[in-house]
Amino acid sequence: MESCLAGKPERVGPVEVDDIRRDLLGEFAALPAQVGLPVWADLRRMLLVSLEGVTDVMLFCQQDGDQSQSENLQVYLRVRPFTVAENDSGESQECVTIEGPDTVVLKAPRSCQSHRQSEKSLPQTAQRFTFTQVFGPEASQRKVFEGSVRGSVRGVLEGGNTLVFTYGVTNAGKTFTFLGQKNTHLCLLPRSLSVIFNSIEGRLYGRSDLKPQRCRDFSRLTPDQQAAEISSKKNLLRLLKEVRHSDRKYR
Ligand SMILES: Nc1ncnc2c1ncn2[C@@H]1O[C@H](COP(=O)(O)OP(=O)(O)OP(=O)(O)O)[C@@H](O)[C@H]1O
Repeated sequence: MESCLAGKPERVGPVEVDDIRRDLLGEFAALPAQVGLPVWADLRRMLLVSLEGVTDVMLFCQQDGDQSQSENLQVYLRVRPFTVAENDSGESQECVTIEGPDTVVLKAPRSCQSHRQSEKSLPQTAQRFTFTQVFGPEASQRKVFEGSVRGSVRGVLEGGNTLVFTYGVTNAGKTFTFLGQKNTHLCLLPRSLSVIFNSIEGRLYGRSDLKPQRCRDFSRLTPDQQAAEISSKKNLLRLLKEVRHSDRKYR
């Protein structure tokens, strides 16, 4: 079988439920400077600011497992345009100013706690943050993908591991950036899958005797197991078709 993975995947150990609950912020703070501490520090401050009410910015982070340690975490900021409703309700307070390709200056919105406090005592303070790259409201989905995750997709095809996640308050634009909208504004995930499937076209394993297990392992199926898999796939697809059909009927 031709594969884009270099070598056989390692087996994963058992998942500890306590690990999932663990608060990792303390561990990030303990990271040495060369693992991108300035970026993490910005990220953590940014999280605090976004929690205070700046709703039109979101972060997406990308961690590549196969680069040198100092470069393996990239943090991108995307500023989305104001919606018509937000413009109508006068929400634009120029809280976010893009200073350059990797820098923004943030001011707290009028409604937030720190702004109310600063009104009483000191003038409103602005804070400057730097990121791997900042994408402004005019940035297209293509530009965001090409300027961020695309390089890592190539790395994945060469056997590397990459994790991409988004962070932002509700309505900040995470889904829009990660998935896109309908079929016209696709972004990180569908574009990545498209690059991957276009790159491996003609090299796909056609037999159905392998089954993925957990994240990184697989098992080889016996002929009986293959028949059972094929029949359960058919049933699932039939069910999906029925659900879509009844959805259309009730719309
Ligand atoms: N870059 C953008 N350009 C144009 N519209 C955008 C952009 N980003 C987000 N939007 C619009 O803003 C709205 C909120 O975006 P989205 O649903 O992606 O937010 P979210 O962060 O996923 O919210 P939630 O956490 O509540 O699911 C949507 O109507 C989306 O179409």
